Amino acid sequence: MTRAIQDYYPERFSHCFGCGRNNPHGHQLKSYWKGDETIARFTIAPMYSGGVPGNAYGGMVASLIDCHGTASAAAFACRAQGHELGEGAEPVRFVTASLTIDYLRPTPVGKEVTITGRLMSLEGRKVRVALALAAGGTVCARGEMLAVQFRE
Ligand SMILES: CCCCCCCC/C=C\CCCCCCCC(=O)SCCNC(=O)CCNC(=O)[C@H](O)C(C)(C)COP(=O)(O)OP(=O)(O)OC[C@H]1O[C@@H](n2cnc3c(N)ncnc32)[C@H](O)[C@@H]1OP(=O)(O)O
Repeated sequence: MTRAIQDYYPERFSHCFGCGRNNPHGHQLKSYWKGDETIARFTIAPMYSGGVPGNAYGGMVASLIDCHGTASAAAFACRAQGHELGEGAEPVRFVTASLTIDYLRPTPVGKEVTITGRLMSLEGRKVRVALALAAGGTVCARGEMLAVQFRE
């Protein structure tokens, strides 16, 4: 099976609540390449209810979009440098500088959603990513992220 983008994160960056493989309490989101775009699949548990039965709370939606966005930024930057994830180059590390979300319609719990990422622009340490979260083919939320390569 193909490794997820998050599986390439160094150990010290793998404790994120949203996507860290080493955080047993977190969501452990996994993002993958799909052609020139990225995709993640996730089923939101009913405990993340937004108060209306059957619908997720907005923070959960933002969390999934956030983590998929930073993973996408790392993958886009890596490919733009002419290599693929895991090809031995020093990993690029991105954090969210800005994230806007438009909540278009309610996001269901207990049903698989897909989160997709598309590269908008890449300029120095800055990567802009367009994101969408959909359920059953219907887009529930759109996001736009500015991810900045972290300086150690
Ligand atoms: C080959 C294998 C590859 C593997 C890859 C491994 C990758 C591992 C990656 C990741 C691991 C973790 C993954 C999970 C992450 C989940 C997401 C989060 O929750 S992240 C937590 C929430 N975010 C923060 O806490 C950030 C807090 N903010 C900061 O630390 C700084 O503000 C930072 C780093 C974002 C920028 O600070 P500066 O000092 O480094 O740089 P300055 O000069 O301020 O900004 C750089 C450029 O960005 C613009 N910029 C910064 N913030 C902006 C904003 N809010 N809006 C617009 N532009 C902004 C600036 O104007 C500047 O642009 P100009 O270079 O001048 O063109």
